[in-house]
Amino acid sequence: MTATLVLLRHGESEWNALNLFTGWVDVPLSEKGRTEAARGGELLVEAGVLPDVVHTSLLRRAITTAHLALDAADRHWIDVRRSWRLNERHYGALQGKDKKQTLAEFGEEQFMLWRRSYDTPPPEIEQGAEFSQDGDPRYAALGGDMPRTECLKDVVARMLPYWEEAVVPDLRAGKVVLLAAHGNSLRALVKHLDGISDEAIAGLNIPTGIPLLYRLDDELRPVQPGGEYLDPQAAAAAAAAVANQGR
Ligand SMILES: O=C(O)[C@@H](CO)OP(=O)(O)O
Repeated sequence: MTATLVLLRHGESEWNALNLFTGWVDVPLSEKGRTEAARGGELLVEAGVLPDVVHTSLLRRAITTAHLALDAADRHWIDVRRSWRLNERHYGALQGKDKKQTLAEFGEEQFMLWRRSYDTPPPEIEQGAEFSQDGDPRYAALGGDMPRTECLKDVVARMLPYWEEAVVPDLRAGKVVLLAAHGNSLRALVKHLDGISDEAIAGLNIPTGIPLLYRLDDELRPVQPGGEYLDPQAAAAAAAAVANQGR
């Protein structure tokens, strides 16, 4: 029996539109992002893929995207689970910084190491800094374990326990799973599903608001490597735009 998993990166956020590093800062969708999210739901209906359960991060751009997509698909009533483990990568001291200015200040090599290397995190965010999440009640249970920065390797390590404990049981139960999350938390999951190397994952970018459908075999390996975007043309153009941010 194949399992059905749909990955959905949130629609464009206000900070995507402004070209700012976002990470754990809880910014809303832009109007364009809201439209993308609803279109994502229509694409699900057109493909005949109707989710039974939705998993989201704790950030409103993913939560709102899931809601708008499910509303458009008339599936707004399904079970929902949320976890910080699906949050965007914590971008450390870069949170709130302009990508173009950061590229100009630190140069191409450092900029790309911070954005796309597997194991080089940005500098840590300071306690109490404007864009830190210190004191945010949704992370109270994390205590001193709340990240102050993360590289993709850190995201893989904190995302996989949630995948195994919460998402895999839903897939094994035959449920169609929608997972609404973020560019880098989804890159971490795709790396795991497709067995992408630490080097090759640098070249993978995930577009906003376009459902990525995976059919998984009994070992939860993709039947079609890389899955299938429900609007492949739009996905290719939008992924190239993500890769070029800051330029
Ligand atoms: O700013 C961020 O949090 C992420 C996603 O928008 O950006 P990037 O694609 O540069 O990792």
